[in-house]
Amino acid sequence: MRVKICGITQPQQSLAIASLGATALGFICVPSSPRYVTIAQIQAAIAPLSQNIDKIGVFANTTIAEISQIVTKSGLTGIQLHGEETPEFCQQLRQSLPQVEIIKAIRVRSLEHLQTTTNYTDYVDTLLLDAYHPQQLGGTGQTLNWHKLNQEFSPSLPWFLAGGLTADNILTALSHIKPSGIDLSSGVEHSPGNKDLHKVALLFQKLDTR
Ligand SMILES: O=C(O)c1ccccc1NCC(=O)[C@H](O)[C@H](O)COP(=O)(O)O
Repeated sequence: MRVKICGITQPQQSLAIASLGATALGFICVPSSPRYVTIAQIQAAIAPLSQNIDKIGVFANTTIAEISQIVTKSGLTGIQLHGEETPEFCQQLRQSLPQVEIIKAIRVRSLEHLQTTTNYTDYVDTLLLDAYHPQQLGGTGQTLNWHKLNQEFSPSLPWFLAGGLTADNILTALSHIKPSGIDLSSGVEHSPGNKDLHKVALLFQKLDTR
């Protein structure tokens, strides 16, 4: 199972988190976020990582030109779209950056809203389900209803479960639902952008006991 730790801001924490077992690290490229990082910060965080770690830039409601510039300059291997990007936008992005993994995040307002994921199937590689919050785009710490999700969601693409996951609740979440990957941010940090390596280690200990 893929494990993505998102919202890394400190270069020295990226290698430590990868060494603990993360398969992907996420870097927030949304300027309004307290976890926002510049191209130079991403370059510094990525430099010590091995090639097999996925380096995902998180974007929201920006342009293809902006995404392309940041991805190319920083060395990111994947893009997570966390805003209101349409399937047509994803299709154009794929044409611009064909070698880069595209992950479309859906902030789930209601179970009916899950239907929209089918519109993206032909244009993205991976889906990510996150909890909806009216004021915040991501990193909210809010959880989804895993039991109901399991009953309603059976996508044809690989997908990440996100939203309020922690070392304390991860085994409960995975007892209800079997995503291809999990994505954590605020549940493994001291404060926005400052990851708590103890909580990250605890997460991997829990995952090892499955
Ligand atoms: O984390 C942010 O600050 C953020 C800002 C704007 C768009 C997306 C953002 N985060 C996206 C993520 O991938 C988080 O990992 C995801 O929302 C889960 O967060 P959490 O509930 O804190 O685990």
